[in-house]
Amino acid sequence: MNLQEIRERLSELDRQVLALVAERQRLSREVAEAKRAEGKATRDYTREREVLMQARATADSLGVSPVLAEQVMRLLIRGSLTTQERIRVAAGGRGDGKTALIIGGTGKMGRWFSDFMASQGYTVTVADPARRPDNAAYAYIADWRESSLDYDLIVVATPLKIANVVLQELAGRKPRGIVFDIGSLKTPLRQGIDALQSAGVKVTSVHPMFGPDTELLSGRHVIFIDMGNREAVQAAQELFGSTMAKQVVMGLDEHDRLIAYVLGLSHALNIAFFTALAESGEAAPRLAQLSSTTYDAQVDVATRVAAESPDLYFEIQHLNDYGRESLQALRGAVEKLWQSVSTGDAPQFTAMMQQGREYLAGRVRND
Ligand SMILES: O=C(O)C(=O)C[C@]1(C(=O)O)C=C[C@@H](O)C=C1
Repeated sequence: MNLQEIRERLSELDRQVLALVAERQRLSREVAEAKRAEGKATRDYTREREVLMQARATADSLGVSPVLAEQVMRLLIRGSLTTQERIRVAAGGRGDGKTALIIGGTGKMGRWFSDFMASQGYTVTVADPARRPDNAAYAYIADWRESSLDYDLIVVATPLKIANVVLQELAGRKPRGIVFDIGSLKTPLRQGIDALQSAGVKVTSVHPMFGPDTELLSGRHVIFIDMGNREAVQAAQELFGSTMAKQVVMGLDEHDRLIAYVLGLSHALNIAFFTALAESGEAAPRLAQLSSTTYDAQVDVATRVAAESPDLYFEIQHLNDYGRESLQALRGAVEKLWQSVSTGDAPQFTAMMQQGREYLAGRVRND
């Protein structure tokens, strides 16, 4: 066979592989129905382990790398979990006959929420002065203030700075439905949420810990802030009840104290990393060509951080009442590292490495 013929054969095989993937996806839909009928959870870790072990053994016997086989199978399992989660959410039908207003609904997370609510059967109205929703199935108003606010659910998905004002204005209108924001920080929204609570509105606050491109919620967290209205917290939790997201309930201050590390520290570290690289003088252009395992992994994360909205990322640093705490911790850690390296203090350096190893080992992973 010449090169052209081999490539044709490869293309044919790729088509067959994908046809089998499609067949597997179809079966995974059937599995979803069967598990629902038997009252079983979507995710089955024991079965996943079996599937992976089997794939490794089969690959080995065929002379294929078991690592490659496992990677492929992990992607396929992820694909079937995504399909199954969607089926569950739709079958839950929590929104049948109910209405939802998504304020800021054409922003990135606003769109995610509009689609998520619609997939549960809610009739969605999007309010956003910026633009109409891409999906013509949603009703649209430019200004939510012109709405009667007669909805079962109101989601505030505007930028943080505006959200506090929107929540306060909503409090003045006392809507009958559940109200929650989806901000990454909660301390800047305190007045708005408190105003709704005082007005007797069923209010809570939700932080979906994932980006707008997320399809599968398994392994993701959703935080619910309990502001004293249990009914609102439960209603918001139920919306995620048929997903595989982990639900965490906490207080408003605790949320921002933790987020200062989870988001604030990790963003800050990456901003410091790419700033140090970009300002490394003559080395900068040459560094861009180099690679090493750790460097590439870090550059990968930093590239994603650099692509995010500067406005949002500044808000996450600046508007958090507890934001300075984690930045100070970062400064302290860099200073400690500087001390040990510049004075040749190997035991101090080793102690830092050891402390990190122990801390990270204690962190339970779930993916
Ligand atoms: O066997 C199942 O229960 C499936 O849903 C299929 C499957 C798979 O793709 O192999 C997907 C998700 C489960 O966690 C385990 C396995």
